[in-house]
Amino acid sequence: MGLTVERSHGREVEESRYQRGVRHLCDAGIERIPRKYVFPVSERPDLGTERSDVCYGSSRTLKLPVIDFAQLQGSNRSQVLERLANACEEYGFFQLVNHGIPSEVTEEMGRVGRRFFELPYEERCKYMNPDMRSPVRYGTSFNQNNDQIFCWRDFLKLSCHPLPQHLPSWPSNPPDLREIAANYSLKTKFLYLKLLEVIRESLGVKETAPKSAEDHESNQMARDLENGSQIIMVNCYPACPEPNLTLGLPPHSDYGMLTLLLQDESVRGLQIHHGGRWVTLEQIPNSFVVNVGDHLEIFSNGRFKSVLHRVLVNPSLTRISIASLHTLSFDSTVRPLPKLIDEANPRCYKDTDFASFLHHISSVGHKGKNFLDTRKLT
Ligand SMILES: O=C(O)CCC(=O)C(=O)O
Ligand SMILES: [Fe+2]
Repeated sequence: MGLTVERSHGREVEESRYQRGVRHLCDAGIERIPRKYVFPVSERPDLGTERSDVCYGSSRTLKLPVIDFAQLQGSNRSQVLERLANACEEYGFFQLVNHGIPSEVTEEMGRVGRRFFELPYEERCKYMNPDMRSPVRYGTSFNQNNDQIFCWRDFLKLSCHPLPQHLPSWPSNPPDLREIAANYSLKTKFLYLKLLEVIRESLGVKETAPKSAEDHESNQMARDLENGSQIIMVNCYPACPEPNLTLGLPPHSDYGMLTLLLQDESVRGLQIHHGGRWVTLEQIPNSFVVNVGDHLEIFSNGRFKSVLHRVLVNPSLTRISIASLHTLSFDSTVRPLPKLIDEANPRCYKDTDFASFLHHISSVGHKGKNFLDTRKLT
């Protein structure tokens, strides 16, 4: 690794240092962020002159539509289904409450994720791996092999399916990480499958004894979903001395069907692009932020939206978030649901699969919705 030393304005850093992650950089003590993390002016967050949490002030915060999962099982089901479909159309996001996962399970997951990043660098770096396809990865930025500008994030990626195959390669330190994260992954997978059942119903798909080729295809898809991919991303955004110059994650959409996101309850940071501007999400304790991914946008033939989001960093607090990303298995094809296509509603997307997405981000990189754009038929 060359020793590129940037000398201007005290933003000096050796290239090899930022490859080790933001936490490593911060542990050495820095007052200014290295140039590698400085976004162009037009892409920087508008935090005003404030440097505290106040800068995410009320005028730019958003309350997402709230979906009460328990009510989906009761007499209000049809109204909740409608609200869910509206949220996926208008926001691409909703907040899920009464989801049935005990708060001890989510809190433990947040705590063990935080403890992983508090381990000495020598311990964390055992899992460093530049290969995007590797099932377990400790890394930094979005794609540290390609990113011109680094974002202010370190992450631990855990592939979860099939669990018995992957579990032995997950970090053995903290010693309880495997047990806690395995339990969390099973519970979130179960919730995801239930949610997707509801979402498919809101798109007009019913699980039935197959009468037609279309029913058969739909039931096959239910099986594909069960065998689908699940990745847990533990994101760590260390406190940043100059949060107005950088981002924790740049604008992106998620590739899969749905993402279930557990946010740090005490540190805001997630923004979504809504109504032509960036708005910061308000937090609700004990809830998941759920968002539509590219594959669900394609599956719904564009009815549900995979919406751009990004993450702000905080001047004084480290923020942890846990994203559970779900989609079909690596090689399964995702295509618009035939039921949603007719003369008035032509097919809007080409077929795709998870493997092509990974190929795309490892070669071209991932900016905004550039992968989804390659799948559009217009
Ligand atoms: O940290 C967050 O709030 C969002 C994380 C995210 O967007 C992702 O992991 O894809
Ligand atoms: Fe995301």
